Amino acid sequence: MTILKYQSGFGNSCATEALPGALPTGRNSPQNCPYGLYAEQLSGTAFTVPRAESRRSWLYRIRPAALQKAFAPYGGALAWTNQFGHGPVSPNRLRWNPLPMPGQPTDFIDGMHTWAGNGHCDDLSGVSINLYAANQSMQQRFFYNADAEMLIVPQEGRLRLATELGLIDLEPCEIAVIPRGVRLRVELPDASASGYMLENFGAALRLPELGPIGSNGLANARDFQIPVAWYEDIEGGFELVAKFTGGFWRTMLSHSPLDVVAWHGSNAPYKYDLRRFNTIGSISYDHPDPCIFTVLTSPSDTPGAANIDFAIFPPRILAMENTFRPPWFHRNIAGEFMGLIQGIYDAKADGFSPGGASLHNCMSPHGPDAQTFEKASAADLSKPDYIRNTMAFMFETRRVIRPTDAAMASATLQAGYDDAWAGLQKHFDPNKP
Ligand SMILES: O=C(O)Cc1cc(O)ccc1O
Ligand SMILES: [Fe+2]
Repeated sequence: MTILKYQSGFGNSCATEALPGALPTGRNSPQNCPYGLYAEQLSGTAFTVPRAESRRSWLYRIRPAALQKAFAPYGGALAWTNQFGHGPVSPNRLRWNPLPMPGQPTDFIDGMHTWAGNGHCDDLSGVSINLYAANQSMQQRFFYNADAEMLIVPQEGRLRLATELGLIDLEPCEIAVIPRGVRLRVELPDASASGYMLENFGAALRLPELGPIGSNGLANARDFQIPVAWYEDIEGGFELVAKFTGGFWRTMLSHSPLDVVAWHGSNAPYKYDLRRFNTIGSISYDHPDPCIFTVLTSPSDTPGAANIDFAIFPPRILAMENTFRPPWFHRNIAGEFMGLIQGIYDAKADGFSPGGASLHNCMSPHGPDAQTFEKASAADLSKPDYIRNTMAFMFETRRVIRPTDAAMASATLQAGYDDAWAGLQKHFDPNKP
């Protein structure tokens, strides 16, 4: 595959053209655009939000997106849902093995399996958490999601995201964010691909505040990569699948919608290599709260209680003294859904596999498994722990995370997850302070 070019930065206003002079100068909407292109605005925020929040782009394209026929219900994407139920949710800690590959040719859209979620796209609040397993590129078809911004976290196999605003190549340990409405075709350069996909119904993901950390650290803005303008000028019979209000719709197009020759603005897809994360932690004692590992956050209306935080547990060195170094035992207000991209997660010696998932909901007690507890309690703290070749992540949300019926019925649901803690011994001795 050719090495793609990207623009650098986060949330910045970009200007890019695939043909020289394709971007109109001095105005967004001239009477006639260069090369006979159509001008079209794609807004990702309300027009009047504060300027720092505003995300919108101007697209200069061969045909406007408006040139489409009526949608009818789409019969695929059968395992992708935004129905999370309203009844009581099990307080049990849950863990799943990886999703198996489908037996039939299946693309990214039809290979999406919703595992959990909360809120609803109608309310512009909440998330859906999905696992995908695909073995075929999207062929002669395109997709857009009106309900959510999509955060794609590959676990195995590469993806090429051919989007209206340009091409993005993704490999495991990289992530991509696709804004609402952006039309794309997901291609598989390898035989198969699997991973995780978060639908964010709330405010667009952004970098967390750095507070006393200062002006550098965590995910640095310049490491985010935004595609350059790229287009295809193809006629034919194409399907366009849309997701809107939790349902799927299809129409036919007589041309590829990836026909944006130039664009400018701040509403664009982007990618980020998680291996570039500047991991910050304690260099004295105690294990800090996991928010120190936040890559991206979608705030809610309540300051500090995010609609979704995307945090990672990357390779790092632990040197804290007189400290139990792995994650502590805890019961949190937030819902925590975890995935593993590679290696071993340092709170779980066993049973949490790459491609698997775990769910610890509001007030469900969890933390290190028995093996990890015993090992860390006896560790020689004069030496640092080098945690290498790992990449776990957490979707943390302010609301209860409701597993779907499919996730609860899945053969991948582990029966004995509670046993991870069953070996914890009583160490209490009132005579030994
Ligand atoms: O449950 C987990 O493993 C995630 C987590 C990690 C950590 O370091 C502290 C708290 C927390 O919820
Ligand atoms: Fe936790």
